[in-house]
Order: sequence, then C-alpha cells, then structure tokens
Amino acid sequence: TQSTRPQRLLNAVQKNATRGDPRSVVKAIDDFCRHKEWAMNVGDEKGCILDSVVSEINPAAVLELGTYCGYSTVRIARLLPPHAKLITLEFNPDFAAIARQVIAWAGLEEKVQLVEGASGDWIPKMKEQFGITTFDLVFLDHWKDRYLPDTKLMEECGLLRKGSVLLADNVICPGTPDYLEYIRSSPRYESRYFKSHLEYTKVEDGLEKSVFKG
Ligand SMILES: O=C(NC/C=C/[C@H]1OC[C@H](O)[C@@H]1O)c1cc([N+](=O)[O-])cc(O)c1O
Ligand SMILES: [Mg+2]
Repeated sequence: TQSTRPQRLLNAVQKNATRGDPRSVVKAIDDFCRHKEWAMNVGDEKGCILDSVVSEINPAAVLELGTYCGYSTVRIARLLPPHAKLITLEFNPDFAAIARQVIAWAGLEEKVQLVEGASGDWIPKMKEQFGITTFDLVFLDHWKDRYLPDTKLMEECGLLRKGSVLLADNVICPGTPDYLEYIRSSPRYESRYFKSHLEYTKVEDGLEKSVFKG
C-alpha cells in the first residue's frame, strides 16, 4: 500500500534524527520538507519567531490547536520548563498517530498531551478533563476558519487570563481574515504582526501575536 506524506516524514525523522534529541527532530523535518516534500509545518523561519515567543513567556500551560505531525509541538515542548504542560488537539486520527511517534522520538512525551478530536468539542472540557485553569500561551495552527470561533469559545470558557498570549500561524497564507479583523479591532487584545514567509517558500505569511487584556 502507498505510504502517506506524514508516514514518509516520520520515516525521515527515524532515519535522520537522534532519539531524545528534539533539535535533531526539528532539523530532520525541516530538511525533509525543504528538500524532499513540502508539508504544512510552521517551519524553520516562522519557527524561530515561535521559539522567541515561547522563551519570552516561559509558559506553564500551553494549548496547541492543530498538531499535524507534531513539528511545532516538539518546537514548543523542547523549550518548556520542568512540569510545564502542552496540550495539543488534532482532529485527524492519521495525523495524530504520526505525531505521537514524532513526539516520542524527541523524548517529549512527559510534557505533551495529544488529544484527538474537534477543538470546538474539547475547549469547553479543558478545565474538567485536564485540570487547566487558564492557558499562558495558545498556538493556533488548525483549520483557518476555526481560529475565530475557537478564540471566542476560549474567552467564554474562561481559559484566558490577563496576559495570556495567542499566537496564530498563517494569518496571511492561507489567511484568516475574520480572525485578524476581530483580534485587531477588539479592545480586549493588543496585537502585533510578525512578517515572515510561508514555510519552505518565498511566499509572504506571518504570525499574529495577541495579548489578552482580560
Ligand atoms: O491548513 C493548514 N493547517 C490546518 C490543518 C488542518 C488539518 O490538520 C488539522 C485537521 O485535521 C486538518 O486535517 C495549513 C495550510 C497551509 N497551506 O499552505 O496550505 C500552511 C499551513 O501552515 C497550515 O497550517
Ligand atoms: Mg500553519
């Protein structure tokens, strides 16, 4: 049977990265996607912006929406302090199965909880299921038409506190116009755009960093 792109990406990790070395896992995926097959990871250029935001916040509780193969999951989790937790939601079971193996290869299982299902279903259950009060950082990288409804849902569920940071991928390409309009015009957020490029290409894209004012 034909392999899928996520399976070929995992093979590249298992072949080229060192078990327990998150940096080598990130590099193996970037090399695979740059030289073999493009895939929708946040990538190395936007990944450096992600790293700087994570390091600045030093978060205890992180939510990632859209795991895919676990590239940004590994990027974030490798920077987390001991006892910090990253919950990552993935709707597609095939992607989730690959991501679990990528996260395990990086040796980051202890810091990561991968949850399969729809963000709209799971966000209202975060507190009761995972003992979360609020998230210090949310990385939005799932379906682009879910960024806005899920942000409103997180507000309604009391998952954001004064100072919580939302970091959104792809606000230019593929684009999240309704989310950008909302977050940039809302008095409850302070937003800043980090101009970059769509992963592994010269196409413009960027990350929108928004601080919740409570
Ligand atoms: O759709 C994107 N991400 C959402 C992923 C959606 C899929 O993963 C979650 C869900 O199971 C769905 O099947 C995306 C698309 C591009 N792109 O260039 O098309 C670039 C990116 O960085 C992206 O995050
Ligand atoms: Mg993305």
